[in-house]
Amino acid sequence: MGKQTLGLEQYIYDYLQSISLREPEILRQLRHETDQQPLSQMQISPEQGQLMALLVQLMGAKKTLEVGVFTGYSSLIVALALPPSGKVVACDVSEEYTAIARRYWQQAGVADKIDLHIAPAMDTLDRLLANGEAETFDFAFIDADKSSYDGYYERALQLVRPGGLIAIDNVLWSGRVADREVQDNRTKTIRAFNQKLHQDSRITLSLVPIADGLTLALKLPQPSS
Ligand SMILES: C[S@@+](CC[C@H](N)C(=O)[O-])C[C@H]1O[C@@H](n2cnc3c(N)ncnc32)[C@H](O)[C@@H]1O
Repeated sequence: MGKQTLGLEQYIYDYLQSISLREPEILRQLRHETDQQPLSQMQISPEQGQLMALLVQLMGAKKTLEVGVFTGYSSLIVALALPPSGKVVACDVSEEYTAIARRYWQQAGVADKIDLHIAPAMDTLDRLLANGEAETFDFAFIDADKSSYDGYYERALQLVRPGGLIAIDNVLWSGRVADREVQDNRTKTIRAFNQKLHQDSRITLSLVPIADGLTLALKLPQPSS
């Protein structure tokens, strides 16, 4: 897993950033502070964040879900793209990482838009479903433990409305999914997950080769039974 878009030569990547990135100063500061963390490569790339913000704006999203907050880059960029009444329901297990996120949300003036749930995300998603929040979300971003991707996806698919979008991170897994020699469990899990989505008639999809690979899955209206 790396932060910058896979497979692009450095000079092209630098050009892409110099000619298209409009990263607000607060996000640039967060990126630099996160660089001091041992697991800083978990953070999404800024060009991926900008794409997600554009999608959220394009959809006129008001209510979004995030699975995997870390130091808060993706939740902050999405919250900034939402209207004042917008909400991000954010899930993580780490008080330590999300303390950094909370500080930046405050500084950016979007803390009121973000409901952070510190608990295993599967429990939080099940609770949202039990609370009658199915089909109330416009957008969901999945970026946490890979072994649970399928469970997060199935729940997100119930939580987003028809026409809602689910974005799933790291689906190219540094290219390991495409290398048949690589047979570790996490790679096999992501490979099987990608295969499942390719055949899933409940969505239309695009695997966008940005950063570490971002699948966009648009929920289709379900045929009435
Ligand atoms: C790749 S990072 C998320 C990066 C983040 N989206 C960003 O923009 O910087 C993954 C996060 O998932 C969290 N996580 C891992 N297992 C989890 C679980 N079972 N439930 C909720 N969060 C989990 C980790 O604590 C970590 O902060």
